[in-house]
Amino acid sequence: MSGQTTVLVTGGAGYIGAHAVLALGEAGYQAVVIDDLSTGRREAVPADVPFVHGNVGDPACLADVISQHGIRTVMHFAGSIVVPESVQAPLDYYRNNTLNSHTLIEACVRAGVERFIFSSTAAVYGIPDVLPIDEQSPTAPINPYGRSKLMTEWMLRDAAAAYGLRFIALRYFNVAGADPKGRAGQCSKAATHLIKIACEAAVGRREEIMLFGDDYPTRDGTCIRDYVHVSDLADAHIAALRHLERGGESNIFNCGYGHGYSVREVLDTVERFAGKPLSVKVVGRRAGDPPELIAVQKRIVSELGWSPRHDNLDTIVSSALAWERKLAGVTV
Ligand SMILES: NC(=O)c1ccc[n+]([C@@H]2O[C@H](COP(=O)([O-])OP(=O)(O)OC[C@H]3O[C@@H](n4cnc5c(N)ncnc54)[C@H](O)[C@@H]3O)[C@@H](O)[C@H]2O)c1
Ligand SMILES: O=c1ccn([C@@H]2O[C@H](COP(=O)(O)OP(=O)(O)O[C@H]3O[C@H](CO)[C@H](O)[C@H](O)[C@H]3O)[C@@H](O)[C@H]2O)c(=O)[nH]1
Repeated sequence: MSGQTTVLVTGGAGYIGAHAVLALGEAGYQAVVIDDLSTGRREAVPADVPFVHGNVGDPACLADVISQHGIRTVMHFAGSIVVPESVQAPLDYYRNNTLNSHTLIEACVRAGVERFIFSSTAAVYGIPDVLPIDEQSPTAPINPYGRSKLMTEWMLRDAAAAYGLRFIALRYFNVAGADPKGRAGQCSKAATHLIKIACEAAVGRREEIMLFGDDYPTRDGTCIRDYVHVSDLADAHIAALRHLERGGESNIFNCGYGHGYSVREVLDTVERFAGKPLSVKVVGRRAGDPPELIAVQKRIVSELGWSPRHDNLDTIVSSALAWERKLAGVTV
């Protein structure tokens, strides 16, 4: 029975993990969060969810939490996520994303954890030759962030073959938006994601937005991305959990909607909801940006029964803007 299951959520005080904790509660699961609060916030975890201030690289802490809460399922969100930072400090990224994931997987195997759901990324595909991207596309990450996450997928695949741990890796495309009920959202101190940055500009927290390149071979010259609402992503984790509980096999799934929007289309949508123009400065291309990233999402829909509820740019942008207004204390 799902009501009996306690899920260990690493990184549950962060943006996506906090939404997964809400989704777990709504689906009748108990969550326990472990987070070192390096980028997360203690307030993001509901008061009735046990919270451990710890590092997933600490095997003793993990062993305690797993045994104390009888953990059989882990959702692993904890990690470092800023691509340019991973280029500047690659060894930090390999430590936090790869070595610490190794420690966590090892602790899980030792303790007999049965199910593991991992936050992977479309960054494992690098700059794809063929669009849209299905899960069989070659993995060729172009930065340390993508490589650090791909190595964790490999560790999971090999651990599953050797020890019987079953896993799902979800390769997220561009995650955005906020909980429609306003309970959670993105709180990065130094935002890098387009929709977050545009919403910060809309509430007056930044003066202008740099648009990185308008000379791409796309419909309006700006990059196209498959933006997925964070609450749909949280639901994908519940679908993955149920699949593993039914005895389903380990697998890797893309998590996107299968269509995309250009940077200009996103900015136009933010302006429409903000009710005012944004100051946008077109600058040169950002290194490593592929012109277009769109998922083939057939596998997750057919095998996990994922059924997104917020596949709409207006919903994504309006929820992100509502959250940004809440953070800024703006009432509209
Ligand atoms: N945000 C995106 O667009 C995106 C896209 C693809 C994949 N992902 C993956 O999703 C996961 C969550 O990303 P997010 O956007 O919520 O980021 P986030 O920074 O908001 O959340 C990460 C959380 O992990 C915690 N953490 C980091 N290292 C830790 C450690 N060693 N031990 C314990 N806690 C630790 C942080 O304090 C934070 O609460 C990451 O693994 C990321 O690689 C994110
Ligand atoms: O201030 C900004 C920020 C972004 N962009 C543009 O907006 C698009 C989206 O950029 P984001 O930084 O929001 O997202 P990315 O596509 O670079 O990357 C995201 O999606 C990837 C997978 O697709 C990885 O998961 C990665 O972790 C996650 O940050 C890109 O064309 C980027 O150049 C701007 O023009 N100005």
